[in-house]
Amino acid sequence: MDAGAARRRPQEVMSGRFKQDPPSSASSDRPITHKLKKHMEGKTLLMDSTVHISSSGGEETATTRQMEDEESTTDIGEMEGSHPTSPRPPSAGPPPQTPTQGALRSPRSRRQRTTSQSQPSRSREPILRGRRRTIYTAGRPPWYDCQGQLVEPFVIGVCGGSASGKTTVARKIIEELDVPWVTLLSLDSFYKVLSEKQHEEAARNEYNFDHPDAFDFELVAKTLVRLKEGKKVEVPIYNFVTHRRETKTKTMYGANVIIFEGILAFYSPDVLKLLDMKVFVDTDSDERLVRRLQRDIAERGRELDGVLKQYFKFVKPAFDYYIAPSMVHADIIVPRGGENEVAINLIAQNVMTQLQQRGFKLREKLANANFGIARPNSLHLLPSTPQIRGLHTFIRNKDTPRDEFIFYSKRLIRLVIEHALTLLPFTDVTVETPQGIPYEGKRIATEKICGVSILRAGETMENALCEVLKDVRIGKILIQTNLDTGEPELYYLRLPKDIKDYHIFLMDATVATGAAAIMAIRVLLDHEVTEEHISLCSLLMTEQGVHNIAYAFPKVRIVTTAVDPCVNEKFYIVPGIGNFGDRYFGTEPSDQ
Ligand SMILES: Nc1ncnc2c1ncn2[C@@H]1O[C@H](COP(=O)(O)OP(=O)(O)O)[C@@H](O)[C@H]1O
Ligand SMILES: Nc1ccn([C@@H]2O[C@H](COP(=O)(O)O)[C@@H](O)[C@H]2O)c(=O)n1
Repeated sequence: MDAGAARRRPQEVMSGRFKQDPPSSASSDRPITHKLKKHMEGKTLLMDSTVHISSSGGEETATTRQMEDEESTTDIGEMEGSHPTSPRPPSAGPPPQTPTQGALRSPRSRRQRTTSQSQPSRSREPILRGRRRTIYTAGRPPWYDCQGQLVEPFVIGVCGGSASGKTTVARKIIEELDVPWVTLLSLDSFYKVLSEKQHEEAARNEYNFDHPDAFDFELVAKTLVRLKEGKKVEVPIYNFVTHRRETKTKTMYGANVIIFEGILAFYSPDVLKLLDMKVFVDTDSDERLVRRLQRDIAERGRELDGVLKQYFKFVKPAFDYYIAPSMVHADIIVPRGGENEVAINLIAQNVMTQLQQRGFKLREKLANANFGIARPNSLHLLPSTPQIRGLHTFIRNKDTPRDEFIFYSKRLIRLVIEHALTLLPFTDVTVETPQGIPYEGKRIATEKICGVSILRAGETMENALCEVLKDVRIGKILIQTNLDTGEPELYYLRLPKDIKDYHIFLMDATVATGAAAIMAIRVLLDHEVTEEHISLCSLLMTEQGVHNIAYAFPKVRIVTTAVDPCVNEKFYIVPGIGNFGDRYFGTEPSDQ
C-alpha cells in the first residue's frame, strides 16, 4: 500500500456520547461527538489501503524474571512475548465462533489464560543450566548510550474497547518489530485490590471493572516512569478468575520498546504524556461482544448470563463514556484489530525507523570513539615493575601451559586487588601492642565491601578478594556478547539486596572496548550504588576501554596492571592475552 495514501474515517464517525454525558447502558457503541469527529480529521486511520503515521520519540529496553532468595537474583530474558524465535500465539484457543454456534465451552475445556498479559511467557529455550538457576537465551541489551546515560524506551500505548484485539495487535506489533527486547505491560495488572464487599459484588457481576476508579493509575504512571528510567519494577499479575492480584509479581526493566495496552490506556493525563505513540484499536461492537463472551467463558471462568449482565451494565456504557472519546488522543487508529496487517506493518516500520535513528551499535561506537591521549585521573595503573612485567610475560605467552597460566594470573590478580584496597578510604585507629605501647594505625573506613564478578572471567578474581577481606560478600553478573549484533547482553544478576550500601570491587579479568564493564556499572548504578563506591579491577585493559569507562563514569576508580593500545576488528585486545576465560578454564577451541 502507498505511504501517504491515508483515508478519512468513513461514515461510521457519527454523533454520540461524550465525556460529560452520564454513563448509560442504552448508549450507542460508536459514539463520537462532533468535537471528536473534528479531531479525527487530522488523525491517521489505518485501513487496508491506508498509510501515514504520526508519532514522536523513540528508544531502548528490557525485561526480567526475578527469583528471590537471601540475595536478589535475576535471570534476564523472560521477555514478555518478545523473543523473535518463540512468539506467543495471539490466542490460546480455536478460532472464535458465535455464542449460538456452541462456542461457549466449559471454562475447564481448554487451558485458561486467567491472568493479565504483563506476566511472563513460558516458551523459552534455556542455554545454560546451573545447579540452581536456568539462564535464558535472550538477555537485557544495553539501555544506555556511550556516555553511560540512559536511553529511554519507546512507549506505545494501545487503547480500545474490551476484546477489541488490543493484546492481539500488541503481540503482532512485537512479532513484526523483530526487536528482541520488547515489554508488554497491561493495564489489567493495575486493577485495585478489592474489599470483601466488592468481591461479593464482583461475584454477582455487579462490580464496575470498567470505571477509571477500578484502576490504580498512579501506580501505572509510576511504573512507566521507572521503566523509562531503565529502573526495575515489580508489576502485579492479575487473575481474572479470582479478581485478585497473584502473590507473585513480575520483574521488568524496560526495553527498546514498551507496549502498554488497556481499555483506559489513554484515560490518565499523567500516563498519556508518557506514551510516544498512541494506537487505538477500533473494532465493531458486536464483534467485541462475541469475542468477550467466548473469552470470558473459556478463559476467565464466567457464565453466559453474568458476562451479558456485566457487559450491558458496565462495559458498554464505559466504552461510550470513557473509551470511545479517548480516541481523540490516538496517533493511529486501527480498524478491526489484529487482522489489519497493513496497519500493524506500518506501526512496526515507524517504530523501527525511530529505533534505528538512535542506533543499536553501542560496542562498535565504543571501539571507534575518539579520545585525547591524556589518561584519565580515575585510572590507577600499577607501576610497570620488572615483577609485573615478568608475570605478564608468562600469561601473555601463547605457549604457557594452563597450570602456569593460572598460577601467574593468580599472582597478578592478588596484586591488583591489594592495590585497589589501598585506594579505599581509611581512618586512623590506635591499638595497643603486646608491649603495652600504642600503635597509630589505619583501618578501612567501611565494613561493607562487596565483590561483583563479571562472569565468567571475573570469577577468577573472587578468591583473591576473599583472601584479603575476611567478610566480603560476592555478587555476580553474567554478560555475554550477542553473536548476531556484537552487543553485550545482560543475562543474570546475583547481588546482595542492600547493595547500594556497599563499596564494590567490580572484577573482570580483561576489559577491551569497555562495553561489558559499562553495562555492569550501569546495573550497579541502577541498584543505587554510588559511582564513587565502585572500583573496577582488571588485569589488562585497552586505552579505548579505559577512556570509554572514564568518560561514561568519571568517578569510578579503574585499577589495572597494564593498558594495551587497542582492540582489533573482533574487539579482541591487541597485543592482548587471548581469551582469558578460555585459557584459565581450559575451554579453548581445539585447532581441528
Ligand atoms: N481478529 C480477530 N479475529 C478473531 N478473534 C480475535 C481477533 N482478535 C482477537 N481475537 C480474540 O478475541 C479475544 C480478545 O482479544 P484480545 O486481543 O485479548 O483483546 P483485548 O486485549 O482488547 O481484550 C481473544 O480471545 C482473541 O483470541
Ligand atoms: N476482575 C475483572 C477485571 C476486569 N474485567 C473486565 O476485563 C476487561 C478488561 O480486559 P480486556 O482484556 O478485555 O481489555 C474490562 O472490560 C472488565 O470488564 C473483569 O471482567 N473482571
